[in-house]
Amino acid sequence: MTKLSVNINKIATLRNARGGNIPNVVQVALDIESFGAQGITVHPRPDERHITYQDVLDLSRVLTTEFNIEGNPITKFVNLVLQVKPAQVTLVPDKEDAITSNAGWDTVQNKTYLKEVISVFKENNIRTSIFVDPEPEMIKAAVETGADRIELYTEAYAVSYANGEKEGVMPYAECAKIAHELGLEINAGHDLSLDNIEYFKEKVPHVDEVSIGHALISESLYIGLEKTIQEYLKILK
Ligand SMILES: CC(=O)[C@@H](O)[C@H](O)COP(=O)(O)O
Ligand SMILES: NCC(=O)COP(=O)(O)O
Repeated sequence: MTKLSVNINKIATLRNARGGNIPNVVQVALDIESFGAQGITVHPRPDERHITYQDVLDLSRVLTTEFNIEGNPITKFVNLVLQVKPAQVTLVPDKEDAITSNAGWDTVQNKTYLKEVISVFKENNIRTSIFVDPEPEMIKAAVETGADRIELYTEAYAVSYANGEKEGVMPYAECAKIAHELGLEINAGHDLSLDNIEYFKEKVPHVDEVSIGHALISESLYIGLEKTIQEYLKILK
């Protein structure tokens, strides 16, 4: 079985658009847990444009499933993670001004740095995962950083699948096999969706967890929109 961790960044984006507390990020996370998701993912960015550092603290007090905090390990982020002690931290090499995550780590170039950061989290019993492109060289060097897991960055797969190029899944299948043989556990995420996840699950072995946000929240609007409009019409008739 592959666990589903729901990324709730987009819930915070919607909340922040009005400055109030609708939707209530903490309540939505609790509801997502009660609907069966096995984890909650957040990716607080330095400008706090969606999930705020305060959200992370508030969520950590009430969540009962696996809490996964993603981000670039700048000092502020490392301190937050050490304060919260989530089940998992996922290290992502984001630029401050990135619209979204757009690359995995170069684990060869950053091996020493990653090793140092990861050791701090490991001393605090926090599972570590590093975000990587599906390249065998990056997976092999990831082992040497001491990370428990890799998160395969799936945007390229999502794009190729949408273009009808199903062979785009092959590097992921190959890297998952290599990672598994080397003793790494495997996560995957970015632009996974109801359209593309079934084929990914069929072809890529040993995936422990997927984290999904953007598509899942967009799809839930469509799946819930008809019922919501009917509720309004019932009241307004
Ligand atoms: C690492 C990853 O792929 C996701 O966390 C993604 O970066 C979501 O972040 P945004 O919601 O800011 O796009
Ligand atoms: N780690 C990936 C994640 O949390 C969600 O990415 P996306 O589904 O919002 O693209």
